[in-house]
Amino acid sequence: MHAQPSQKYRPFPPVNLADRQWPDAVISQPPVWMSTDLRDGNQSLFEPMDAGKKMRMFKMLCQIGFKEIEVAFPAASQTDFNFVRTLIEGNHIPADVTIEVLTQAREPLIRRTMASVRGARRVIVHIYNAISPTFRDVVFNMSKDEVKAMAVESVKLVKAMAAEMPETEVIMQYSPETFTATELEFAKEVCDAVTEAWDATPARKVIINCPATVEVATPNIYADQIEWMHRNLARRDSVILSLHPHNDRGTAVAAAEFGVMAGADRVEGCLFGHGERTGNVDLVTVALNMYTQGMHPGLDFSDMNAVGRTVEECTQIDIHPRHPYAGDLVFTAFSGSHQDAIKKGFAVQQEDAHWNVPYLPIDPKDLGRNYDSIIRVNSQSGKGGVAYLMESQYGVVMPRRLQVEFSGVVQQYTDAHGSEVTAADIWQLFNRTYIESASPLRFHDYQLQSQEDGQAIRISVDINGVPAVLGGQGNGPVDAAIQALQGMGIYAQVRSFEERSVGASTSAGEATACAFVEVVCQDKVCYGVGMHANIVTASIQAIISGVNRCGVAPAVMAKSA
Ligand SMILES: CC(=O)SCCNC(=O)CCNC(=O)[C@H](O)C(C)(C)COP(=O)(O)OP(=O)(O)OC[C@H]1O[C@@H](n2cnc3c(N)ncnc32)[C@H](O)[C@@H]1OP(=O)(O)O
Ligand SMILES: CC(C)C(=O)C(=O)O
Ligand SMILES: [Mg+2]
Repeated sequence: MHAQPSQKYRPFPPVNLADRQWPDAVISQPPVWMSTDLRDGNQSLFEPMDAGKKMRMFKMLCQIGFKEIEVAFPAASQTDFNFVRTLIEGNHIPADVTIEVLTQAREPLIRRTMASVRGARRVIVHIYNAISPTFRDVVFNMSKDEVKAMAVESVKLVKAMAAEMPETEVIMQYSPETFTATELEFAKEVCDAVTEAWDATPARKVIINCPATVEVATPNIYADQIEWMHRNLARRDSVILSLHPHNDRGTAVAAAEFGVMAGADRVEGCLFGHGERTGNVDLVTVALNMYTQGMHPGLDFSDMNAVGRTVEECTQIDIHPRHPYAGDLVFTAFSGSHQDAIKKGFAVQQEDAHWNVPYLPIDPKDLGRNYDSIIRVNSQSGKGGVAYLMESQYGVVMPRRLQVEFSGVVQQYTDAHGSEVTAADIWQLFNRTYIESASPLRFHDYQLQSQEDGQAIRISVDINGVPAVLGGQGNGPVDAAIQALQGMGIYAQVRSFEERSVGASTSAGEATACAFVEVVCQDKVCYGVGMHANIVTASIQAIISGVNRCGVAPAVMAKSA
């Protein structure tokens, strides 16, 4: 019994590689990608994919641009065996795509596997056996030499069987399973023996795949282990050094990136990190991380939603809303300061310039996503988010001080309701607050007459429901309307006035002008807004809206004129 449960565990020892080079390396070209969605991904599902789903996934992987796809563990099930046959016999494999099949290093399974690939143009036969001390001692009860012999004998068997099917180009892949938990010298010894048994040459390379079957240490340790193999493997020029990180510690993506920096040529993984336990490395993330560094990864995720939908339907597992690049929320900002920065970033981002929008590491459009859900408003939001939605969804560009005022209104609403408000909710709130505010004054219409020294106006309104006509004169319609209000004892001043055209149209479907008037009245300062096809109408609406918002009670009840 341990006093502290944590004492059940031991720290992973560092790798003795004092002159490690990988920390200074820069990834300058994408690795060879290998999708194991149909094998490692498939073996980890509640319900493995049926033939239809496998075919759908295979076709999509080809479309994305994978040139190597592990399609099955043919000895595992009739479904897997038949799927390989269907691919080959139905000519479903594009000329530039190589299928891969996995088998344990066991003779009957190897024979069944080789039978499944008969007639293929080219195939990677992938053999594995676990070689770490625990597996040697606990699972196999074998010595190092016996474990090595298991690998070598299997490779020789594949070699002999491949010689009997010359119509098929057989490429050997060997995985020392549990590589990360194995003594490096022993891993090298087994891999070198495999390379020799296959008689690999630069023209006929062997794929040596070093899996983090279980992620056991920080990703820099994996990089050290890979650099050590890269520098010490025999016949390195005849070896394609491959990575297969799992994500037990949540650092598979970092491990893959560091592993490539450490000299690996190839990366195996699954879309969205499907795979045993916490998954294989997520190839979408690794690839798009490269994309954001200005390098095309050679995989096409320009319709991310379609890829996501297909994977969800085939695996019956949903993508987490915060999954890098793909989740529903990854291009969404709720918080005020983020929204403010994004809005400002979009305002200055030029079409052809380098991408420089704060908080968005990639242009959502490059993944086929639109900007609709980038800013969403809840109680954590500020004026920037509200203004962004008003502008992007309704074409209303609010003056800055109106943004401040209206975001206070939205904040009250979100505090009271507790949940997110949609753009449509905000638009309704804006209308209720500024456009439809009709108490005490409700505007109906006006008549304007030019005079020698200005303009005379007559405004028809209801005052607390009682019809009235207000008359006034001024040097323009706004001034005349202010004077008309004085006849009711309403002494208002216009502090600022702006007119803009609006993307949205009125309820009558007309193109709209928008007037924003900042009204000072009875020691209060409030915005009023008017929207109408006629700018003068919009201006008078805005003044009356501002007066109403100041909460003014007219001193004199109106008489009909
Ligand atoms: C890390 C990975 O993802 S490896 C891939 C794992 N994927 C799968 O296992 C999915 C497909 N597998 C299967 O359907 C089955 O395991 C089969 C059909 C291949 C084999 O089934 P079974 O013969 O019943 O064996 P089982 O699955 O119980 O495997 C355990 C046996 O395989 C041996 N074994 C395990 N791995 C290996 C290996 N790489 N090489 C040789 N033998 C192995 C074990 O020692 C054990 O042998 P024992 O029965 O003599 O003690
Ligand atoms: C078969 C091997 C490569 C594997 O899936 C693993 O070790 O995780
Ligand atoms: Mg695996």
